[in-house]
Amino acid sequence: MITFENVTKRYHGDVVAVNELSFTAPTGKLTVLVGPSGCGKTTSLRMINRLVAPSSGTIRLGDEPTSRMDEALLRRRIGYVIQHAGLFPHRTIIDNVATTARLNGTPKKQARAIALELLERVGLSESFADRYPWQLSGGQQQRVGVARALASNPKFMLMDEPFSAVDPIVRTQLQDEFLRLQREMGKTIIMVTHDIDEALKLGDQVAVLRVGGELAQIATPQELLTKPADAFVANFVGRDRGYRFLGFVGANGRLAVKTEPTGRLGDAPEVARGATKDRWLLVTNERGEPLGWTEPASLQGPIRMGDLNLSGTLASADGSLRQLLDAALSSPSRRGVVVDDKGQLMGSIGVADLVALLDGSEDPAAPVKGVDHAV
Ligand SMILES: Nc1ncnc2c1ncn2[C@@H]1O[C@H](COP(=O)(O)OP(=O)(O)OP(=O)(O)O)[C@@H](O)[C@H]1O
Repeated sequence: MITFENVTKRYHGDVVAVNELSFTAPTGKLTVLVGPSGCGKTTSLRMINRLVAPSSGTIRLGDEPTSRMDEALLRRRIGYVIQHAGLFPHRTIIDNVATTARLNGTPKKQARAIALELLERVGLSESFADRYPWQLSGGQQQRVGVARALASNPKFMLMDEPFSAVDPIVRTQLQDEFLRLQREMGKTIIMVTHDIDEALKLGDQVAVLRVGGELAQIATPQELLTKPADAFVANFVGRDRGYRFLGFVGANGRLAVKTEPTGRLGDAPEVARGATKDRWLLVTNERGEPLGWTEPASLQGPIRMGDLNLSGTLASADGSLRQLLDAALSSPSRRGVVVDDKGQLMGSIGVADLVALLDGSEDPAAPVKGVDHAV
């Protein structure tokens, strides 16, 4: 647990960067600090490992005030990941990661073994070990930054805009991988971002700060979306709040997955037409993985890849209502394709069924009867 008790930071006696900030970052959870530029996020983070000294107030790691700890030891107890990874440019990747373990007194050989294992955990193969940071992409450097912070196996981690220096696709990938890693590790993390979407996606709880370094609200992502404390938070959380909230709600067994007729590549037009009465036919491969939709009536010959409409997204059986709705809306048939954890077709759910559920005309508590699958 990391606790802020009435923490204030004034720079040069007058700029109030952080004002009477109090909150708790619970053990094993990821707390995100978010807010507009200059609201004191980085200052708050850097006060935890004493790169910045608070003007007043107390920060505790567990029960212990950080002010009473030895500065070097304190920093070794906390993993720190910063924007652009902040790697040592003249050291190889493996040495960058092994440094923290070495500082903690681990023998060289063992530190290298730990570093190699960590690189693999963040998705980098051994072939990166002897390269230099400049020989890696931004996303790869960020991974090394995370591996380096993990090298001393700290209970606490501070992350300052760790995924911001990369393009949106790599960013999503890094976020997903990090979430997976955190589920295994269960570290106590405080992360700073200015991106509310990132905050809502990653945070177990999200603290919204306003300029002047005051806490506007601290809550779970769901609460921020549904019960913003004031107009500033509502505005900051942004548009699409209703739709984005669906990202946190599962169907919880309230939706029947209907059997979806399928065709295969190479099927003759008459076979495809015989397979369904609907305008659209779903095409799968031999493993039952959906490939796309085709219109049997307009086929000129056996189904080819070029005949497929690929617009539909896939929803997983345990996916959110947002994912299910997106799958249905993006599909030309308006039936969202649902797959199991192996990516194989389970069936489909129509827009109307989803809307009925959202509308409340489906009884949320009622089990779905007479179907093979429900999500
Ligand atoms: N070393 C410093 N000396 C004086 N003022 C500072 C110093 N560092 C930060 N500040 C001021 O303190 C306030 C908070 O800065 P901080 O960097 O913590 O904000 P932030 O929320 O992390 O901003 P951003 O999202 O733009 O990185 C700002 O007004 C900033 O100008």
